[in-house]
Amino acid sequence: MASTVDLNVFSSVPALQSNLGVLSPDQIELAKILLENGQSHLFQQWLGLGVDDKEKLAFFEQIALLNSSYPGGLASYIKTAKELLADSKVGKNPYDGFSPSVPSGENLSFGDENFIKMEKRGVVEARNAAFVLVAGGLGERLGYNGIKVALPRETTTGTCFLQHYIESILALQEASNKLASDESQRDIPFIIMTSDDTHSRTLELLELNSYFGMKSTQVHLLKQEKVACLDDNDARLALDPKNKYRIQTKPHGHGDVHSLLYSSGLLHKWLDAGLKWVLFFQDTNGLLFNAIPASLGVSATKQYHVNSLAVPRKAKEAIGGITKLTHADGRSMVINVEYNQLDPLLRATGFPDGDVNCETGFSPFPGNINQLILELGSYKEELQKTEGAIKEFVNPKYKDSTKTAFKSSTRLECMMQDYPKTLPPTARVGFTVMDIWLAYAPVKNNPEDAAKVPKGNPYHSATSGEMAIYRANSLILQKAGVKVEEPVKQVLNGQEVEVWSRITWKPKWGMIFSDIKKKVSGNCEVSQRSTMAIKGRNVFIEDLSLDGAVIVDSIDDAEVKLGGSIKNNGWTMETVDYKDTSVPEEIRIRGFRFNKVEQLEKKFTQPGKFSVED
Ligand SMILES: O=c1ccn([C@@H]2O[C@H](COP(=O)(O)OP(=O)(O)O[C@H]3OC[C@@H](O)[C@H](O)[C@H]3O)[C@@H](O)[C@H]2O)c(=O)[nH]1
Ligand SMILES: [Mg+2]
Repeated sequence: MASTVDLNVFSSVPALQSNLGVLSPDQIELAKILLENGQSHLFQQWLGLGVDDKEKLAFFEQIALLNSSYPGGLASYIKTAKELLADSKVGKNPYDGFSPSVPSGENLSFGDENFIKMEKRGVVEARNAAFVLVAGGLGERLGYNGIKVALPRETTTGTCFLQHYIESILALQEASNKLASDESQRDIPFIIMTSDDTHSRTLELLELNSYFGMKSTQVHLLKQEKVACLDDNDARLALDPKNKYRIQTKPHGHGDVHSLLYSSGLLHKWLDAGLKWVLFFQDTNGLLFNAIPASLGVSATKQYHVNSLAVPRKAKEAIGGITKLTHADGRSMVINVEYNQLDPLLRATGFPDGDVNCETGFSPFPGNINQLILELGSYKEELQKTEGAIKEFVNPKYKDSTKTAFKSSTRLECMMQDYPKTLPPTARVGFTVMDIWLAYAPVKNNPEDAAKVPKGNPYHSATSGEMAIYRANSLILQKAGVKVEEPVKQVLNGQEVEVWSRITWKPKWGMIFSDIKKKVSGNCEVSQRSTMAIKGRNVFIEDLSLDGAVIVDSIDDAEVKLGGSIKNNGWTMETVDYKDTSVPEEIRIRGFRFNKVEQLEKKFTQPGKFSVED
């Protein structure tokens, strides 16, 4: 029980004092924390004992959650908020004293000797990795009503992002376990960070689909909590406009993943199990797993503590720039500078043109695709010091130049890629640059905004995201020796895109280039209007001439030769307007749908050797 002396703090807040009788000792402690941190306004409108008592208890339940889900609790949140709001008010540059330069890192080029070597090394390492998907965001820019991981990655097979991610991890797991020197079998852990906005729908998607073939014990959902909103520069917490017994909350950002992993106890378990790597990735990059094996190989070869995946970046593109920041006092770090900060930073440090392309036609700063590979041992050590807290920022929209009032409440935010900011100078922080066509095609923008993207910059839309899958698969097969016809240009939802043959395959068919090459032989050609979906593991493309649509599915014990001349009317593409609400949302945001006129579809459910020929 709180002592009488302690209770004196309440005498200046009669509305709270008169209600102490309904509160538990723990709740009284929380009330004290609030008062000590300048939050007495929260109780101003409280009614007397006996009125709304349930709501008052619910208020303290929320306070308890806000307090326990933030490293250092609410007191620490409010203290940091005051500091950051004061910095923001005087316009302090977060990079004060640092000058930016272009860092050097690993450059991989698809299909060459080094790339193939890195991919093979990556597969060996995969069983020592845990995968972490951050999927707590609502995707406000996309404006899609469902959860983003449920969107089809491509609509030829309709496979959603989450299914593709899981099947990719399982394919890596199997390939990696085969190479294990001690023949032990490991299940790669898969963590999904959710939020109140995405949690139940993510869980439902997994359960309805039997976890897409993964063991349910292999998958862990960690839900991030929102943080309290702030009303003014004194970091007074904002009350929910609809309920005076509730604090208004907003998302804290993907940086929460570190404190959640820390408090989950999983890092400990993973170290004990002999794991070495934690790979973080985002919700809608359908090309990501093309880049994973090689970049994991780079991490292992270079013994990087931190490896960020990057692609060449167009100036002003909404992806962060990987930058070397050198301080006047000699310190330096390689870190993501977020896309809204890069231009002001450059202008403030002697680059009057800001964020512009150089002679290569790209920004000199590699673009961060927010796929991070962290070395588990050093990661756990660091989190033990920080408890997973990540450097935060605040971005208030002020009412006027006095910067005293906000247009709407703000909150602290954090980003997972800011993790290296607290690392000692001895940490090995690197990055790996790959081709855009191979590694990055996120689905973030709604059709209207995508159509307004400056010419030459990527759209990051559902349209471009799907087209990128076909382009990447076509280019990979081209490099494996298949004559895939050149694409045609088409305008879909106001965006000019290259339409390549609609080629898709399951991850187990080919995760790395050397495996794919083994599955392709002879003289093969695929016309631009063709569709090819390979769903079986042991399907061998041999002397194939395809002009139409073919779908092959087979069990692992069936060896299938896909060859000969296949010609049919195939699947045509029909344009759809994104405003046409008679078409399902996940289709109309792409601007097209398939008319499945004719196809050759074969399924092999018995062991043996077969061939698909027309
Ligand atoms: O609170 C949050 C916010 C976001 N997220 C997740 O974090 C991921 C990234 O979110 P967004 O797509 O909004 O991120 P942004 O597009 O603003 O920028 C991000 O991706 C591109 C990179 O270049 C940027 O550096 C990176 O911050 C998504 O998977 C999203 O679901 C959370 O899990 N929780
Ligand atoms: Mg965002």
